[in-house]
Amino acid sequence: MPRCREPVLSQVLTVAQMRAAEEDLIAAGSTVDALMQLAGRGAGEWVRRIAGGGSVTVLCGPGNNGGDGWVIAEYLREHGNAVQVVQAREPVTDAARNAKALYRGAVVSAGSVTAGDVFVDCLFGSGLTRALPDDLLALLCDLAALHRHRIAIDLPSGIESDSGAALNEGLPEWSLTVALGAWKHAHFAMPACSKMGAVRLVDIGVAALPGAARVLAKPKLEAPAADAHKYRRGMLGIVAGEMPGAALLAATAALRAGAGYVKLAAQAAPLVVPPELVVTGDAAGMLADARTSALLVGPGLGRSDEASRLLAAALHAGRPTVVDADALVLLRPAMLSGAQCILTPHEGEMSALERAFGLSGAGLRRDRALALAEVSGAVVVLKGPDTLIAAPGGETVLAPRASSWLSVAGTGDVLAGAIASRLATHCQDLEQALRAAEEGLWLHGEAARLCGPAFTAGELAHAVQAALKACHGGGYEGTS
Ligand SMILES: NC(=O)C1=CN([C@@H]2O[C@H](COP(=O)(O)OP(=O)(O)OC[C@H]3O[C@@H](n4cnc5c(N)ncnc54)[C@H](OP(=O)(O)O)[C@@H]3O)[C@@H](O)[C@H]2O)[C@@H](O)CC1
Ligand SMILES: [K+]
Repeated sequence: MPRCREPVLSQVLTVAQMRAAEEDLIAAGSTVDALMQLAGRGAGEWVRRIAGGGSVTVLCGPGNNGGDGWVIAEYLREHGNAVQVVQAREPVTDAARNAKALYRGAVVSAGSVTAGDVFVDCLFGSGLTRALPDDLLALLCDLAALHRHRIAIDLPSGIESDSGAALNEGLPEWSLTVALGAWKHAHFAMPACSKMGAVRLVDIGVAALPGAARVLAKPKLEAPAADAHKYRRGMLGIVAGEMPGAALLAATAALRAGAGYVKLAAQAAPLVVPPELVVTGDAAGMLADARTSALLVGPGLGRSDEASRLLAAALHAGRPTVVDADALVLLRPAMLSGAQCILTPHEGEMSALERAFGLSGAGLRRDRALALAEVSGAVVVLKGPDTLIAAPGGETVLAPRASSWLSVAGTGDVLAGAIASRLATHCQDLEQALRAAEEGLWLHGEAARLCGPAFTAGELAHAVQAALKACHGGGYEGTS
């Protein structure tokens, strides 16, 4: 295996892509049995870490996910754990039959299982095509309830791999889910990802697949150049409207995410303005200023005719622009006259955009975001508990599950400010807009993690600086 597999291991595959990846590995000389051993033993090692010396019950289904279960059971048996397998169905694939034949431990009936330490779900994985029948759902739930720790292999049974949909009601929750070979979309999509507990990946040598989505990664950022000044680092202009408080939150985050200069154009100045923020009543002057490298319009903009006029003027300025909040509801296709934009809708704003751009709004979130990116030419950050980024041309980036404490007013303004600040620091082509969206989103998630529980949006905005610090590998002082 090549030594640096990090970029490959961040890819997120559909079931069809995973099958293609498996076929590539087999064409290169591997076998399904060998891949199952690699995957099962890798997963077995995670189970062993959780179980310690404790007892383990493995539930095996008919397909290759069940085959992994037989490998895991044998691995644990070899390492001295007390293991028992409950066979829900006879294996139907050659690889699963072979794996079962290699298992030398106990096979028990479901009724004889008593309380134990770890339950391992190998009933179904990516081959699940329909809801679990009642008997298997009851078996899964009963066994899960009897154990202290529950580990799902590849995917929790009952979850659809490509969509993250739960095909049954009342499915168990898991303390750990071990993905095999590559991440699947369900690992990052609601509701599935909220039930999986911690998620870990076992590498089996899958190669990079063109067109695959990828997981949002921690950005590597550089200190400003030795001869940098505030304008060269990037000047962000924020166009505020009726409620400057939201714009102020965005500005607070933007000041901490890398831009050299943040200016707020507001009709009414906020009551309290941090000294480092420049506030102007002259929005037109700010938009005309050639030194303004990027714009943010939307937080606290309102939805009046004046707000619509401000939005049109901001987009007409032709600068890279983050369009957020109220501006997303006011946005019309004709306003996008060539400026490189990043749109940051939550679900409600997404529906408004889909209506404005003549899109049906049907389908998976990632497909809807890609459709909007394609018709608008903008990078789309579709927010929610499973935030994702879609870019024109098809690139998709999925954010790992972030702190649920982000569900508080004002955090969207902070995200918009962080993204806009990164946009101001970069050059201005499409690729850079995608990069800015990724960097801002990562900083936002990390700031939330650093804040811990029950933070305010203002505290989150301040924590963006600590998150940024984590992206500067030791050289953030700008000195050698
Ligand atoms: N790809 C790779 O590189 C590697 C993959 N690996 C592993 O393989 C897993 C995928 O294996 P898989 O394709 O055999 O699918 P899996 O989920 O075990 O079940 C399919 C079986 O279940 C059946 N079935 C489906 N739904 C049902 C239902 N509701 N109720 C009842 N039955 C139902 C279905 O029958 P059918 O739909 O044909 O009637 C079929 O018989 C993957 O998740 C990973 O763990 C690793 O070993 C390493 C390498
Ligand atoms: K499973």
